[in-house]
Amino acid sequence: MATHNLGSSIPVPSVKELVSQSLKTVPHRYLWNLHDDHPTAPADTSLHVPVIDISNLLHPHFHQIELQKLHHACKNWGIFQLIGHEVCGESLNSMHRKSEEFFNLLPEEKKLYAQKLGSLEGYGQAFVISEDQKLEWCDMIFLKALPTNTRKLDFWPQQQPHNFREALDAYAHDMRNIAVSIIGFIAMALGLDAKTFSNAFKGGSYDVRMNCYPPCPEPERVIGISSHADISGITLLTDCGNIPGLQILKDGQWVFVEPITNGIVVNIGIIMEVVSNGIYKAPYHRACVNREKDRFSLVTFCYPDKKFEIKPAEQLIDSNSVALYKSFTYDEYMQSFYERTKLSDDGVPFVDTLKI
Ligand SMILES: O=C(O)CCC(=O)C(=O)O
Ligand SMILES: [Fe+2]
Repeated sequence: MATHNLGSSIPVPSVKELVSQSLKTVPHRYLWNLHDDHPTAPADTSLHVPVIDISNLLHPHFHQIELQKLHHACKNWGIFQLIGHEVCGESLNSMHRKSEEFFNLLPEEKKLYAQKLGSLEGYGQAFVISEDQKLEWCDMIFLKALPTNTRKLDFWPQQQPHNFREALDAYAHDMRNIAVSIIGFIAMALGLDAKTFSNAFKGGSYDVRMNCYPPCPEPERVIGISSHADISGITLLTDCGNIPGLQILKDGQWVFVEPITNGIVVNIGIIMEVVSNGIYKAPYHRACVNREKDRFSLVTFCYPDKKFEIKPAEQLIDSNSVALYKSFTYDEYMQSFYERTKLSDDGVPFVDTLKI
């Protein structure tokens, strides 16, 4: 089975359309039982997502100390905010504007790009597999952006928003450059040669998910995206506007990732967890919504190329450290993930099924 046909979702109403009906209360399918969940860290918490300055990593004088910081960030958090990068604010803002303009189009204009049966790509919701499943307070459009031959342009908005395709093309290339560079530093932080994974990520896939979280009359009872770990190699997230929403599970508490202007949130995905033999872990995270404003985020899932074997890096395995994860081809890995999304939740995290 080809991996691109594995994901599929049952169509459900657009949350933005629901909100436009001036709801006072939330329909029951969106109400989650969040009481037995982990607490959210108090506003004055001392827990702050680490910030890594890539210009220090590139600087001969500061390289070593920043690399240590990167190692600790990946080991203790699995997430960090990247600053000092060369993607200019204008380029980020341009894609942010286009995604916002897309979600603000009329429903019938957005529906031109709706997901089709058997494909996750397009406008809609991810992984709705049953009619009684709880729903997330989020509309999204998911597009494969790189390599260019994987694009399904039918799902790419064309006339409206004007220049959407150009902006996404530029954005995806920017994200690939950042990913290749950061993956080199992650290899070094693991004590490996900087080039260990570079080629795999240069030729890898870059899938972009644009999320729109409309305001909600009862934000504490719904969830924008429920708790999950990303299956990517790494994920790059840019927040449009300064609206907090992303939370990361750290030491049993949900900690808000505070938006930094032009910062890029980087998180370790399950592929890098496997490759690092669990030295770095893919963190659980979720998105919360608020009462007042739409929140938009742009998420780029960065994958190695299809020839890359997903297994603990050989250089990390010796008589003192045995491999903790099995070995998979790219297709086996994707297939086993998508097969699980079709089943009802058995409580076993996907990553645990990869362990020896
Ligand atoms: O929008 C966010 O803050 C989180 C999005 C996310 O985790 C995802 O799309 O996988
Ligand atoms: Fe995620």
